[in-house]
Amino acid sequence: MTDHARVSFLGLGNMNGAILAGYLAGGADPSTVTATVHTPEKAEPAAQKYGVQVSASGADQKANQQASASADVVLLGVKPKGILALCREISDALHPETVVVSVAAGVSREAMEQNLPEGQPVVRTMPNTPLTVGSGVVGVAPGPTVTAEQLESVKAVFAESGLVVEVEEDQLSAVVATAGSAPAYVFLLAELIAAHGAELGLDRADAEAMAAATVKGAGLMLTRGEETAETLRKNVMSPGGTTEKAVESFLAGGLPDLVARAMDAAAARDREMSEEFTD
Ligand SMILES: NC(=O)C1=CN([C@@H]2O[C@H](COP(=O)(O)OP(=O)(O)OC[C@H]3O[C@@H](n4cnc5c(N)ncnc54)[C@H](O)[C@@H]3O)[C@@H](O)[C@H]2O)C=CC1
Ligand SMILES: O=C(O)[C@@H]1CCC=N1
Repeated sequence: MTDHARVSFLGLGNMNGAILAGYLAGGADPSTVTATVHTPEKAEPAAQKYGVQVSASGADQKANQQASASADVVLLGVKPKGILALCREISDALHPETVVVSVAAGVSREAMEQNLPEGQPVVRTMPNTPLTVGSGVVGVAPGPTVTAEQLESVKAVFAESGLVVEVEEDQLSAVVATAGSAPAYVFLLAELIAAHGAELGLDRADAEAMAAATVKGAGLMLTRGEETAETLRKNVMSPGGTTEKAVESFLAGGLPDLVARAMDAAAARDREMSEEFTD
C-alpha cells in the first residue's frame, strides 16, 4: 500500500492545503489524490491550483463519503469542532483498512474511534504549515489497530516535506506547543523585528525583507545541525558588542519565562479542547 496509497484530503484549508502542496511537491502522483472543500465555488480553483480531483461537500452531500470510499488514507483537515461530525459522516463509506488521520488539535483518538466503525485504524497527527515549502514538522501518534504498513503510508504523506516524529498520543500537546503552533511564534518575531527596524529608520519593505531573510538563514544554519542553537547564538554575540546588549535585554525582560508560559498555554488549550470535543 505504501507505494501506491490513495490519499484523500477532506477539507483543504491552511493545514491540509499545506500538507497536500508538500506531498505533491515531494513527487506524489496527483491521480492518486482526491480532495474535498466545503464551498462549491472553491472546488474548481483548488483543482486548478493542486492538479487533483476536488469535490465540494456544500454541493454534494456525498462528496466526503465518495472521497473516503476510494482512499487508503483519509486526512481530516477541518476545524476541531467539526472532526467528530466528519467521522460520523464518512463512517459508512470507509473500507475497514482505510486509515483515518486527524490533523486537528484537541480531538482525542478515543473520541474519533467512538464515532467510527469499530476497529477502524486511526492516526492522530500534529503537523505545521511549513510542510508547504518542504520544511515542516509532523508528530504522528498511531492507534493500536494501525499496522506497520498502514503507518508507513501515513508517514509517506509527510516524509518528503518535513521531519516526521513518531510520538505517543499524550505527547501531542507538547508537539502542538513545540511545532504545530510554533511557526506563529517565529512569524510574530519577524513582524516585531520588521516593525521596529522601520522605527529605527529603514524602509518598511527593506525591514520586512531583512527580517524574512534573517529568519530563513538562521533556520538553515540550525537545521544543518553542525552546531547547537546556543553555539550559533554565541557566535553572533561579540563580547562587549551589539548582540550582547540585545540578548541581555531579552533575558532581563523575561523572554525565557514568556516562551515557557506561551508554550504551556498552547499545550493546555490542546488538552482543554480534548475535554470539550468528546461527543
Ligand atoms: N493552521 C495551522 O497551522 C494548523 C492547523 N491544524 C489543524 O488543522 C485543522 C484545520 O485548520 P486550518 O487549516 O487552519 O483551518 P481552515 O479553516 O483554514 O481549514 C478548514 C477547511 O475545512 C473546510 N471544511 C469545513 N467543513 C468541511 C466539510 N464538511 N467538508 C469539506 N471541507 C470542509 C473549510 O471550508 C476550510 O476550508 C484544525 O483542526 C487545526 O487544529 C494543525 C496544525 C497546524
Ligand atoms: O491554533 C490552532 O489551534 C492550530 C493548531 C496548531 C496550529 N494551529
